[in-house]
Amino acid sequence: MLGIRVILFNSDTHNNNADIAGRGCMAETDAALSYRLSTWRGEFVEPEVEQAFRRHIEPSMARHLRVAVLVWAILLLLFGGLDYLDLGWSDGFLILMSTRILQAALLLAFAWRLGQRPELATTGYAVTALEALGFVLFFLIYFARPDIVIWNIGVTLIMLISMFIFIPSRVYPTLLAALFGIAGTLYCLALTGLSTGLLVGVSFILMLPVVVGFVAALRLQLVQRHEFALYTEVAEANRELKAEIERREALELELKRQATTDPLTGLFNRRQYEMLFVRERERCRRQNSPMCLCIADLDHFKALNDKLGHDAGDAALRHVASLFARHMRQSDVLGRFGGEEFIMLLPDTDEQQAGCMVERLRQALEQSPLLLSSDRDYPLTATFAVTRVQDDEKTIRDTIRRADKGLYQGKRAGRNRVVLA
Ligand SMILES: Nc1nc2c(ncn2[C@@H]2O[C@H](COP(=O)(O)OP(=O)(O)OP(=O)(O)O)[C@@H](O)[C@H]2O)c(=O)[nH]1
Repeated sequence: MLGIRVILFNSDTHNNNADIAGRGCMAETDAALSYRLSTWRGEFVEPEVEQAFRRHIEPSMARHLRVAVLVWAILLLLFGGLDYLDLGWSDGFLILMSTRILQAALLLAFAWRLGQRPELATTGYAVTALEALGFVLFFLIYFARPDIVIWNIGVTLIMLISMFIFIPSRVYPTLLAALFGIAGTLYCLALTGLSTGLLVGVSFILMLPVVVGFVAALRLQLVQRHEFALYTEVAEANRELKAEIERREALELELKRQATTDPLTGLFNRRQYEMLFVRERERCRRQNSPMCLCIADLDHFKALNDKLGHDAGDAALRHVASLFARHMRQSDVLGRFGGEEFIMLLPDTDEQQAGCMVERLRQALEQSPLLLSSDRDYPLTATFAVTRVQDDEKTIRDTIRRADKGLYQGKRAGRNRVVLA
C-alpha cells in the first residue's frame, strides 16, 4: 500500500525537534520531511517545496485572480451609476467617478499584467499593494458621500471577506492589507466625526470578517498543500511504478527472446521451431495444405574455422542466417539446427515450390561470399535437403530423419546442391 508521507506539525518549534529526531531515522523520514507543513503559516516548511506548490497552482490562481479583479473593476464602475443618481452631474460626482475610473483602470492593467506574468498572483506584494490602494481610493468616498456611510461600511465588510475568499494562498499579505483597510476606515470615520463608542463597535464589526476569513483561508491553504503533497506522492509512485513495469516488460521480452532464439544468429532455437512445427503442421493439415521441411548444411565449414578462426566462422553463420532470412517468406520458419546446420519450415508449400525456393537460396548463398576485413572474400556454399511433411508423421524427428538422409546423399554427390528427399 502506498504510504503517504505528509506530516502536519503544530509549529516550527515542533518541526525543528522533528528535524533533529528525523535525521537519525531512515530514508523514509527524509522523504517525509520535505512535505512538512507549518500550521500557523499555512505553508510548506521547505522553501523549495513551497515554490514547487506555488508553481503548481500559479496558472489557476492567476486565472481566478483575474476574474476577481475584473469583477471588482466592473462593480466599481457600476456603483458610479448610484453616485450619479444621488449627486447628479456635480463636482462631488466627478471627483468620485474619477477615482472609480482610476481604480478600474489600475485593476484592468493589473489583470492584463497577470495574463503575462501569472507568478504575480503568488509571489511578491503586487496584489497587497493593489488591495491597499483600493482601500485608499475607497476612503475618499467617506468624504465625498458622508450620506452613505453605513452603506460604505457594509461594502468594506464584503471587501474584507472577499479578499480572503477570492485571493487564496496569500493569507498573511491579505491580513496586512485587511488591517490597513480597517485602520484607514476607522481613521476616516473618526475624521467625519463618528463617536468613540461607535468607532469601537465598527472596529469590532470589521474585525469579524477578518478573523473568519483569516482562519478559513489558512485552513484552505493547508488543505491545498496537503492535497498537493498527496498528489506529488501519488505522481512519484506512479512514475516509479511505470518505470518498474517498463523494466520488467523489457526483462520479460529479453527472457522470452533468450528462451526462443539462438544467441549467435538470432534465429529460432530448437525448442521454438519444434513448437512452431507442431502448430504449422496442424494448421496445414486442417487446411489440407502441403508443408515442407528443409535442412541446410554449410559445406566445408570446418576448413573455414581452421583457416580463418572461430570468430570468422561465427561471422559466416550470422551472414548465412541473415541471407536466408531475407530470402524467405514471413510465414516460413527459419531456425538454427545446431553447428553449421539450419532448418526451414515451409508451410503451404509443396515439394516443387520448396525445391524452387531452396534452389534460389542456394544460388544466393553461392553469390554472396563472406566479406573478410582483409578485403578478401571467402566463398560459401551449402547442401540442402528438402522433404514434404507426411500426414502420418507425429513429430519433427521423423521428418528430419528423412531430410538427413537426403543431406547425406547431397554431400556424397559433391555438395552445393538441393536434394529432394
Ligand atoms: N565458428 C563456429 N563453428 C561451429 C559452430 N558450430 C559448429 N561449428 C563447427 O562446424 C564444423 C562442422 O564441421 P563438419 O561437421 O566436419 O562439417 P563440414 O566441415 O562443414 O563438412 P561438410 O558438412 O561435410 O561439408 C566444426 O568444425 C564445428 O566446430 C559455431 O557455432 N561456430
